[in-house]
Amino acid sequence: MLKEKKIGLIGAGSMAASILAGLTEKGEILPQNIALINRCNQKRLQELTQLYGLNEENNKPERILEADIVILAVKPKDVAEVLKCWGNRFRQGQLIISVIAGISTSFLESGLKEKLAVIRVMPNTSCAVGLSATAVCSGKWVRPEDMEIACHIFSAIGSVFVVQEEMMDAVTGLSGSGPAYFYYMVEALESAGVHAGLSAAAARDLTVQTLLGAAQMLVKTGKEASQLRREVTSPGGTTMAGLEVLSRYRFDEAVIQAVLRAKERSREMGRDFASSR
Ligand SMILES: NC(=O)C1=CN([C@@H]2O[C@H](COP(=O)(O)OP(=O)(O)OC[C@H]3O[C@@H](n4cnc5c(N)ncnc54)[C@H](O)[C@@H]3O)[C@@H](O)[C@H]2O)C=CC1
Ligand SMILES: O=C(O)[C@@H]1CCC=N1
Repeated sequence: MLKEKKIGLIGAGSMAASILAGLTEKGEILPQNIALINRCNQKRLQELTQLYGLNEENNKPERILEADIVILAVKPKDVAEVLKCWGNRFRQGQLIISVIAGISTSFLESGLKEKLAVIRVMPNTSCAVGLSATAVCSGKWVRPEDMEIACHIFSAIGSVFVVQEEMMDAVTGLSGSGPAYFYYMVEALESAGVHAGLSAAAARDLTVQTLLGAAQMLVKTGKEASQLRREVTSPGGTTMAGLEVLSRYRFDEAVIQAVLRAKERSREMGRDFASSR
């Protein structure tokens, strides 16, 4: 489905790299059909071009205009500039997919001359290994076939959840930012392992395998996290002792507040950068 499509990517940062990594690894796209452009950092552009076997000749504005699908992968603060530069130039029939946090489809649509299909998605960096949790929502002019294409792209690199746009800030706070919460937990566990007397390498390996095993248990058994937690926790045992400390330090409250703050930040970014145009 995607092999016949030309894809333009605006912004060659972490997210573009994760998407390219996942799609090329899966053989879903033909590298010669990709056009990638980046502002300022041409070294970064060359790096990704080499890494994913793209054709350097395609990395030009005119190729972006020829693309069937254009993925906007710039930071929210740069969206106004992108719309200024491209808003009048995108042509009828192009599908615009934005991964930009906080920026609504209506804001993007209002910056485009044509009535184009705009799809907003919130993936996470686990695209790179085909395991993103990606939420997708549609703008005003999106047809079912456009949605199908967007879902196809992101289901090649993880799981796709179609949501109403009002949910996007919450999704961003939970699964968009989510990998970082788990990495933070892993950092803390690694450090805890070292404090407990393990080597750094052993602490890392044990932590990562434990995380992987816990994730697979959730997926494969279908059990609730609370039940799996109870199954680990012997009465009066070590887990109970450890969990009591996490509870005393209000671990769950910290996590809830983190997600709510990230959700709010997504809203703020939408407001700030939309009003700066
Ligand atoms: N990093 C993540 O985990 C996730 C990021 N996102 C969203 O993806 C978007 C990109 O994020 P990252 O890749 O992390 O940012 P990044 O800063 O790594 O990459 C953005 C790239 O866009 C380029 N750029 C800026 N203005 C440009 C312009 N006018 N034309 C062409 N290129 C331009 C920059 O030079 C930079 O290389 C953001 O809006 C972010 O909210 C969404 C989900 C997860
Ligand atoms: O931190 C950010 O703003 C982006 C959006 C979700 C993940 N990274």
